[in-house]
Amino acid sequence: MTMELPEARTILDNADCLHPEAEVLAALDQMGEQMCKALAHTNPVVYTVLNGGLIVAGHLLPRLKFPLEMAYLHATRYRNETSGGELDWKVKPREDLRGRTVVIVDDILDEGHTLAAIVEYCKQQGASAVHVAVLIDKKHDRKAVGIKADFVGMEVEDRFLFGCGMDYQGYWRNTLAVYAVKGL
Ligand SMILES: O=P(O)(O)OC[C@H]1O[C@H](OP(=O)(O)OP(=O)(O)O)[C@H](O)[C@@H]1O
Ligand SMILES: Nc1nc2[nH]cnc2c(=O)[nH]1
Repeated sequence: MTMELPEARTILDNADCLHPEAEVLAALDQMGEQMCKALAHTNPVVYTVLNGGLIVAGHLLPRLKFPLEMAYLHATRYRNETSGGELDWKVKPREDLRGRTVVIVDDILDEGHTLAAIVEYCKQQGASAVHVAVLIDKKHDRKAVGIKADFVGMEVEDRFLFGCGMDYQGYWRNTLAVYAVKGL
């Protein structure tokens, strides 16, 4: 969905910046340290969840100072809306996960249906352990049953967010700072 340029600019200009770049980078540092301690000896395959996980993964993976394999999967359920629907699996993991430690990297755990389905799929494929790393865990009581992130950069209030991989109507994934849409 294409937006007129002035409208896209206005979205950003009017948004509330909840976490500026420096805070996001500090959160990524802290996640990286925790993940190095916990995962350095597990020889994991690390999945980026497209599209939203791309910016977080791009900054987080260089902080993981240990051997790992990189891969991607694509699952989406928001489709330019501000509330989620059915999960659409566009690309499932294609690697052999039997006996592997898997790490899933995404931008946000909101209601958790996306990550719950991804974790379940990886377990069904024979992964021996599945860890979830998200920059943002949104604070509310609407989480899917049984989903919890193992590594979290920051907890953020219950508003519709964009930036750092998250989009508003397809735009502004390409900031490091995290914003909330005005009025949402
Ligand atoms: O916890 P949930 O409520 O399930 O929402 C979290 C998911 O929503 C976003 O993806 P989205 O469906 O917007 O697709 P995108 O990554 O292509 O933007 C985000 O990247 C997470 O994967
Ligand atoms: N852009 C965006 N995507 C999401 N997916 C789940 N929650 C959110 C959110 O707050 N913003």
